Amino acid sequence: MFLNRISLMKQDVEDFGEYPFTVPSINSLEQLDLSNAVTFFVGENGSGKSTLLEGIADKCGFNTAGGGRNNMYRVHASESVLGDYLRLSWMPKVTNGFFMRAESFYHFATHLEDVDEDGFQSYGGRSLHKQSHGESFLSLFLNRFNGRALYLLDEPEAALSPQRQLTFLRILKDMTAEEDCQFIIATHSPILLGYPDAKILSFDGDFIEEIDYEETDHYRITKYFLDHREKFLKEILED
Ligand SMILES: Nc1ncnc2c1ncn2[C@@H]1O[C@H](COP(=O)(O)OP(=O)(O)OP(=O)(O)O)[C@@H](O)[C@H]1O
Repeated sequence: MFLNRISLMKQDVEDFGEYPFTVPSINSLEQLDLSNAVTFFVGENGSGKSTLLEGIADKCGFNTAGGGRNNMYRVHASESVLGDYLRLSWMPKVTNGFFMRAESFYHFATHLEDVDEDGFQSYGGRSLHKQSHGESFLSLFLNRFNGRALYLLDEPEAALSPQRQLTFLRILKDMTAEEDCQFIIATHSPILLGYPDAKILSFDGDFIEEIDYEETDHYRITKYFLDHREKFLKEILED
């Protein structure tokens, strides 16, 4: 555990009527305590998960297009307005880490290819562009990243099959237990959310609040769908 508290410096906000403060979860944010090596952000589309994740990445000095402090390429870097208003509390402070969103992973892989000097040894000996999206994503984690770091991941499941999501759970376990890493992950995946000992923060209500796995819509809807597929489809597809 490194990052243990995220606070919004409300006194510095000039206009709560402008993005990102128009997003209810951000508007009501005061402080979030992180007590687990793995934290999930969960909530409906548009509930503010990426906004907060990008804000944290920005405040950490990571590239908001994807990457760490030393990956300052300029492709699709998005401006995070929120970062300026966040205070991050560390114990101890780490500067090592990485922000990754599945949709800009391709650009990140291109950047790594441009700066590669060791014949892709850091990524299992093969250019990330010669691996599939999911393979290259796991390759990065397995080969390149190591301990005492904070990883911020936006919907990593987009790259991963259900089987590979299970592999990713194992990587999470190893990296937190053996490598002393911390993860904050925005996800819609009921598989990833099932990781034990994670704190799940819901962005759906008036405030960001902790929620149990079984209370998430992702778990409930997926379970109901799988248990009652025909009835469910009838309900939503027939008038
Ligand atoms: N640059 C921006 N300017 C204005 N509004 C924005 C901007 N970026 C995002 N928004 C709005 O802020 C809200 C929160 O967006 P955000 O991307 O944080 O949601 P999310 O919870 O990550 O959603 P998803 O699950 O779909 O990725 C949305 O209503 C979105 O349209």
